[in-house]
Amino acid sequence: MQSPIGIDTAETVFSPQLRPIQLAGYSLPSKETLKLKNNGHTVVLELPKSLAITSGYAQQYRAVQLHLHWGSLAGPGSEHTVNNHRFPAEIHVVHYNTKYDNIKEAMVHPDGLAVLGAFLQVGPRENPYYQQILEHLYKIQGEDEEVFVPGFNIAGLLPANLNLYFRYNGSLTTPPCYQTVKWTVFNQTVQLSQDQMSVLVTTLRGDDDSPLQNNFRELQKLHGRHVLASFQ
Ligand SMILES: NS(=O)(=O)c1c(F)c(F)c(SCCc2ccc(C(=O)O)cc2)c(F)c1NC1CCCCCCC1
Ligand SMILES: [Zn+2]
Repeated sequence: MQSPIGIDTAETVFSPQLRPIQLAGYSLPSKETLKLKNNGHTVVLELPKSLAITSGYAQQYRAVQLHLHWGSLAGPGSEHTVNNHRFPAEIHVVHYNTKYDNIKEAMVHPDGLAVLGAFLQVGPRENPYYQQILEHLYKIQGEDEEVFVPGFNIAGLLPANLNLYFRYNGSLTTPPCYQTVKWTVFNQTVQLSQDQMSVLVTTLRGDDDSPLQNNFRELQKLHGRHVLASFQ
């Protein structure tokens, strides 16, 4: 079962057993430094495995990295859609199941990965948490460039309400596209200013110096799968 998918809220199944997502260790001191890398496909912020999902999944998952998917000044670039609506951008916080030794081992098992996804929209105010990433993008415009950034509260990159989400079993959206991801897609969105969204979609370059834009995979078929919802 491949990702991303179009979520049709008329077809989602309410599942009261889906508990609120709880995070531990997401608030990092500024003396801790994190690698921010332009890998030619997206911008990746490497995360310490001290960040953990402590509720909302049957097993414990710890963070590996987070990255973003975006469009361009001409159009949106989220990977998932909701009722055929594509959002300007989407964040993915990637975690692995701690019953495996590391991400490489975990990513080949159906319960190996948990990705928290949230949609980014344009709002009236600058988002200080996204600014901790966006203010460094000009330093890593070229493919494979990287910089170290001070720690901050990574939870600030996600919506305030972690109770309302969609859940389905899917895949990585980049090769090798292993079908090993238990997806959480939050119902509440995150807001960035227009200037911040413009910086995200115009700063980075991919291979042969082409603009790094529209880095989202096309929608995949549901094949009769049900998307669960933690809310009615
Ligand atoms: N949406 S997603 O989670 O499937 C995803 C993407 F859509 C992605 F597009 C990416 S980036 C493309 C894969 C890649 C390329 C180069 C490097 C490097 O030079 O370090 C690293 C990774 C990307 F990194 C990820 N997530 C990664 C998938 C790669 C293998 C596991 C590592 C963590 C999750
Ligand atoms: Zn992704």
